[in-house]
Amino acid sequence: MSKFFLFNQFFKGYGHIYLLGVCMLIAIDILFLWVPKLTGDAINTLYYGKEGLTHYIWLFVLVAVVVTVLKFSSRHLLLGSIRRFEFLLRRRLFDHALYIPTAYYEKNGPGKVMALMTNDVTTLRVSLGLGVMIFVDAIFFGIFSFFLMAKQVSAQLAMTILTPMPFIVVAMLVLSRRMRRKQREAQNTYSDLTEFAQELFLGMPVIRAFNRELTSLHRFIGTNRTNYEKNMKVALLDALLAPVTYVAPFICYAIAIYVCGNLIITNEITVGDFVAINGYLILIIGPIMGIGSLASVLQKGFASLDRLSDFLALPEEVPGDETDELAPAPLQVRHLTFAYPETTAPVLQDVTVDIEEGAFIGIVGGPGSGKSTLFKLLLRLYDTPRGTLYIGNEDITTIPLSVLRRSIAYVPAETFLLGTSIADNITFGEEASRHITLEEAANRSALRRDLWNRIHDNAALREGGADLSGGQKQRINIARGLYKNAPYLLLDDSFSALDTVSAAGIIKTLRSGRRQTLLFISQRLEALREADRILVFKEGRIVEAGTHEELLSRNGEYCRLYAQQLQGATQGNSEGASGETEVNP
Ligand SMILES: Nc1ncnc2c1ncn2[C@@H]1O[C@H](COP(=O)(O)OP(=O)(O)OP(=O)(O)O)[C@@H](O)[C@H]1O
Repeated sequence: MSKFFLFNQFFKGYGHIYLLGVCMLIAIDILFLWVPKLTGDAINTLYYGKEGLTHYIWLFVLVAVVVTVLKFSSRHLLLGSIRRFEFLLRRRLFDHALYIPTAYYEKNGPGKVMALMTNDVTTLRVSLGLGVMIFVDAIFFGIFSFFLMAKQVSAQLAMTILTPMPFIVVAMLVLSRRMRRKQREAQNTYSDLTEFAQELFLGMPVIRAFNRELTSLHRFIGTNRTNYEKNMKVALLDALLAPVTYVAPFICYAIAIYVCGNLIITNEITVGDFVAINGYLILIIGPIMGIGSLASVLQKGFASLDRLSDFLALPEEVPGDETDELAPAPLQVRHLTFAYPETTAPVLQDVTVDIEEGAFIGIVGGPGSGKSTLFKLLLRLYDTPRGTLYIGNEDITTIPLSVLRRSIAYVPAETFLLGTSIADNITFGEEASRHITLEEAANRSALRRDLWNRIHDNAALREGGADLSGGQKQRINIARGLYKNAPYLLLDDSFSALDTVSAAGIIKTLRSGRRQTLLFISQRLEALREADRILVFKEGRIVEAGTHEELLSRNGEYCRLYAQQLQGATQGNSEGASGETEVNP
């Protein structure tokens, strides 16, 4: 996406207000440019007697009043429209973040987007506000003061006085180009820092439980140091720019005093002319001194703009706005082979299976055998290969995303809760007629046992459900999946934190109500006893399929996993472990 388009988009409807603010800034500068001439003329009047001095005093009062009004209006319009730009840009970034591929978050983590939405947007706003104000002043005062100075005395004299200026501009350009690169690097390390800090804060209970505070601190110090070192390089360039821009104006001053002093002595210019030249010089010097900070502010803004436009250029998923739902139908997997982006080894290899409409399919397998990946591909959270997954003979890559995802209820292994009420977390803002009632979802996911009052209190949960137990969080997530009442239900190890009673209760109700196709990944093999068929995954392939009894009688991979679990449970029982296990030998 073109960076200019980025600007264009957010200034639409507000650009003219921003431009009006810039025009007012220019009007203020024109008035300021008039002041040295007025001062010079007033001094010349004084030189020849007091006649006409009151006229100048009134003119100064007028300039002061007009400048005050313009200054207030220009800042209000300019800064106000920039605040709107910031508001619109953040909204766009958030909107975009909702639709970019899931792979982005797995590669970068949420910290990168957070840094873009906070640090980069703020830097860009400052460039557009402060940067543009300094820029307008520098251009106007620089160019017009030179011409007015040339008109007041001579072009040659003006050029002599301003000799050092081109050197500053060249030095500034060279340094500021380097600064943009360094600033971009610094902002990237800042993203890493936020990402890292966020990860640590989320894992605080684990860090404490393992006494890893010091290790975490050392790791943080490492990332923080990298960020500090990158910022020090920017600071060095900032520091180099400052003396260059501060020294040159004083040299101009010295030249002016020497040259104009001689011209006054030889009566070639008046004292009033000298005061006017001085006034123009002050007007030029202010913005020239600000050029250092201008270059720094603008280059930081450009670096942020680069990062923001790179992010906005990421392709978005197009979910579509269809509100249909897929009819219940058989599901077919055909020779599905898949590798994650930026990896080469496939995690699913030639997987082929037919799933009947309304079937209860259990999925088991060792860690990393590709079970969850199958779910992610069904939901098209990654680029599902064409011609490998079908629902009712329709290739899922041709089904609009909104329809596909509307038709699948997904309960992931990791719980996800917002800091709102339990009811809001279950309904997730949806109130469509096809959903079952909140009460029914709560009943079927065993929430009535201990969370009924909290559901009715409607009190907000702490962020991420920090005030709930692991099992309670998991049951609320299951309730969300059941509430959706979609024709396809995917449960990804959703019972791992459940107690035996809750798990048994939920399994009993899973098959009640709407006839759904249920795909249930579970490490607890006992939970899949009732499944119509169990698929056994090993190293990305389905190595066995059948009912619980059939698989046990085959004495293969399933039997091995079952025996392993049984042995674990027996050991657990004999060691007096909690009665969490469901295995019932
Ligand atoms: N985003 C990813 N990028 C690269 N590799 C991934 C990604 N997600 C998972 N993998 C790899 O893919 C393989 C299969 O992962 P998957 O989550 O499907 O396994 P699983 O059978 O569900 O495992 P578990 O039972 O432990 O949850 C693993 O080796 C994992 O390391």
